[in-house]
Amino acid sequence: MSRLVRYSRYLSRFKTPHFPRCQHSTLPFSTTTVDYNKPSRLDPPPIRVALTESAGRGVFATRKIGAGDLIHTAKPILAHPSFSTINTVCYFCLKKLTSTEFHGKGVAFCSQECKENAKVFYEVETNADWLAFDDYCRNKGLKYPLLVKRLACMVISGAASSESLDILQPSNLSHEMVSRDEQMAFLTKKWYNSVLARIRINAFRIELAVGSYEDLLSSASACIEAEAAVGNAVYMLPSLYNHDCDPNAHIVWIDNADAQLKALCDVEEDEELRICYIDVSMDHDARQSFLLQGFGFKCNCLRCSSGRLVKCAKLFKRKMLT
Ligand SMILES: C[S@@+](CC[C@H](N)C(=O)[O-])C[C@H]1O[C@@H](n2cnc3c(N)ncnc32)[C@H](O)[C@@H]1O
Repeated sequence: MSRLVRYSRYLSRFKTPHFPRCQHSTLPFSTTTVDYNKPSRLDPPPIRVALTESAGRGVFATRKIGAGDLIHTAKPILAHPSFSTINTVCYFCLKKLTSTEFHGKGVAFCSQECKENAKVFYEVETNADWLAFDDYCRNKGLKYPLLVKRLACMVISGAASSESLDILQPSNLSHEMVSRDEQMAFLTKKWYNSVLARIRINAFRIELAVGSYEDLLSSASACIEAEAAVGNAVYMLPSLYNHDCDPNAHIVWIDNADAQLKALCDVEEDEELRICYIDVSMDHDARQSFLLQGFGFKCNCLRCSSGRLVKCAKLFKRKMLT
């Protein structure tokens, strides 16, 4: 329990959450009541954060959770569109744009509310010339420096503390794992590298759920172009979930960068909730190599040691993992 207390203290470090005027939740996550699919502000989510035996902190169920239930939702601390979607999604929440866009300088917002909320970084951002920085990232295919840039603008505007991400596990990747292209210094090199290292192991690649026939076609072509993601984001609570190649929980995005954590199967009280950090359909060797290179750990989950896929087997067969 003391870990939970520490966790809530960490949360209070946030001067302003990234989504200051959102309809719900002043914290970067919201909660569920007995009706799991109707989040309420009153009850905490049915989870606790505690130390695991071998994977640092982890998230545990505080009661039984049924297959398919919403565990909690989470708002991003930071989110940024991919370069390929920068003109088609909201520059703040990453929602797909319709005809009613609210324009900024070269980017668009899905609503007046998002345009207002974006002031925490956008005014600072538009005061500087980022052309060379953006071109560099675009040409090198770098995505995480864009999140660092967004945080830097929020820090400069006073909307976030420079220590905002300190609660997240720092990267224990070896020096060679961080590409030289990512080692750009702006502000101080030390701060940049420390934020980048945290973002690297804690950022999520956002793929919105397919909502229409048109979405289906564009996601089909995006698969071929290997760019199905609308952007990347960092969250607080979801970043504390450890990995399993046969996960009992998953993270989904419906309209925008707001995340939903859902159970993939029935979960018992006190069972650790784990998500899969990588494409669950990869074979053993590919999974091991991705996890070691990208996240710095050797996976010894049941699926890796025994080859058995139990918890998400049904969904895996039906390819219904999102
Ligand atoms: C996103 S963080 C997860 C939360 C982290 N355990 C913490 O204390 O903040 C990812 C890191 O957790 C650890 N981790 C996650 N899943 C693991 C697993 N199955 N086995 C060992 N370490 C794991 C690795 O160090 C990984 O880089």
